[in-house]
Amino acid sequence: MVFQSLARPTDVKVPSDALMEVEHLTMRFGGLTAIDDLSFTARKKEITAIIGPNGAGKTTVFNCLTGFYKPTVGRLTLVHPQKGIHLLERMEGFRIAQQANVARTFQNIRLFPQMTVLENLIVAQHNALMKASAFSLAGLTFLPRYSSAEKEAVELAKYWLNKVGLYDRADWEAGNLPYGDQRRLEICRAMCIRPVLLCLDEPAAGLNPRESLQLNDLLLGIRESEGVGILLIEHDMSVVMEISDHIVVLDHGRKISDGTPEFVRNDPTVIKAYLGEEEDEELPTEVAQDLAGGAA
Ligand SMILES: Nc1ncnc2c1ncn2[C@@H]1O[C@H](COP(=O)(O)OP(=O)(O)OP(=O)(O)O)[C@@H](O)[C@H]1O
Repeated sequence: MVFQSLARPTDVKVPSDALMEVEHLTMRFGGLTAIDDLSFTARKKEITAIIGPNGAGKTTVFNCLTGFYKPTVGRLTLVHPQKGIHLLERMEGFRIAQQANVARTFQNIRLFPQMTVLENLIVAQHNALMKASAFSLAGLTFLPRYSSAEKEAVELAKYWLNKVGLYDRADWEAGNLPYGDQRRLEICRAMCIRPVLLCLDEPAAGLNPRESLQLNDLLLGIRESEGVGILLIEHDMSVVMEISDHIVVLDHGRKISDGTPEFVRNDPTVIKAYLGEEEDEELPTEVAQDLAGGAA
């Protein structure tokens, strides 16, 4: 209880449009500083991308936000539209999804491959279901509120399966789905915790161009119709430049650029970080196209 009151103070000041305010985040592993004094704001109902070369510290940011790591230094303020302010760095990691409604997906798919597609989405709602059962066998058997919670869980799963075109495969083993479908199922699973902030770690990895376009539509839909803020780590610039409202660029754990896609794609510091070359050298065509979001 004391822990919870510490995590939800009333005197924290953040910009009025902030959903997630990251301030002076630093993460050290022994002598290695993976994140170095990083500050940025992810705004409500926006897609904020975090990009940067391999090893820049992107996944470490997600691991701090979602409770997998305790930051060495820094404040991580989530402004929940209904529940108010949560200081994520003070919360026990396993409570972040449940109480602050921050959901994530992983760079490498982490579904339960031998469960069905539907079961994966019901398991994601385990917390809500157990709460409805009063954490008891009797509750599971006799409490009417458990039966209605169970129905709601199935309805929510069906809603997301419909949205991503997986309804007809609800009874398939998740591990037997084609790769692109598994990636979409991971996003559905994250949406089943009713997040206010959705953190996606390379959702376009391994997708073909058609699937990348579908992903863009799905993420734009999540932002528009569900009003959920998205934090996106992605190497595929055709996704990043197309759908992001705001981009934060990291290099060696430090922020080197922060702005609109237009600003970032023309920022010489960003180009230099990606290429490791002098700013005034001409970009190879394929890199220039990548930074331009796939446009010729
Ligand atoms: N648990 C850990 N222990 C030690 N070092 C770590 C740990 N996690 C991450 N690192 C180091 O922190 C740095 C940043 O890693 P991170 O995975 O966050 O980078 P990234 O930008 O996500 O890279 P990529 O694009 O390749 O996924 C790397 O040098 C990595 O080796």
